[in-house]
Amino acid sequence: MSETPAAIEARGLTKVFAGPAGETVTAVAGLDVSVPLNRTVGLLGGNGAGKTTTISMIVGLLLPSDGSLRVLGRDMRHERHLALARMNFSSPYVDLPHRLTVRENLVVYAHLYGVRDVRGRIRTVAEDLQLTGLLNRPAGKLSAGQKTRVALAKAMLNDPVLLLLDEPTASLDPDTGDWVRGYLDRWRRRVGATMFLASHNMAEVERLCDEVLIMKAGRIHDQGPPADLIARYGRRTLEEVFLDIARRPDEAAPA
Ligand SMILES: Nc1ncnc2c1ncn2[C@@H]1O[C@H](COP(=O)(O)OP(=O)(O)OP(=O)(O)O)[C@@H](O)[C@H]1O
Repeated sequence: MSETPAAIEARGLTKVFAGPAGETVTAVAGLDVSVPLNRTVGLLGGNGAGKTTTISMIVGLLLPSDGSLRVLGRDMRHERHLALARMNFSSPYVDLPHRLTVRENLVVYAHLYGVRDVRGRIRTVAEDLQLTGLLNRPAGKLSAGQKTRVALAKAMLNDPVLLLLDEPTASLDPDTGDWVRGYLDRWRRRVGATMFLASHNMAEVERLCDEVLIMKAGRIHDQGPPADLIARYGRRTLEEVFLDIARRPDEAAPA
């Protein structure tokens, strides 16, 4: 084992939900995942594969039913607060309070995160994410692209070394999506952070990720750098690899 802890280390990570008719739904089934520091790792999988449940456990929103989970070297059962202080999460599916302005939202989160220089930090993240002109607008009156940038600004407030993203560019037009991807890539390289992102956008994953984990029915079906996966499956793009896996469900991954 290396001396430096991984950013995320999951062993046998499992989440079982109670279904609507009292049945059990195993959303995540014994996941073993290791995400090294200073890398971008993508989580792919069809609808219902278990991506959001996995990310929710890593960010401490859901308690695992079984298995162990260490984030930034901290055991998430006992030292969750120490890991959470150094990480953050952004998703277009998590709405900010609509009637508060962008600035008010960021002030609330900055206090929650214990940011020391709240005004200075908000000024910096607003400049980085081109939000300065929107700070006094109610969050509920923003476009999808503007909301995505505000959600990212919220996630940057505590200077995270680990950023988790659920569909970072969902519902954005190609130009705005491209800007967000460029921003994330530049930010990660500048500060040497780790990103872990779930996405349905294969071009995004190919562009951003050093390593890809492909989930199917709560398990890791295959993994590797995008170029290696493409070569191993004899395909031209990650999208073709994804379709290959999705359409031939019972076949094992090629060696
Ligand atoms: N709170 C819950 N209660 C019961 N079942 C749930 C709950 N949350 C998720 N599930 C089930 O767990 C499985 C995995 O869901 P999850 O949202 O993690 O998948 P996903 O890969 O993120 O899918 P998508 O790409 O559609 O967002 C699905 O079968 C889903 O119905």
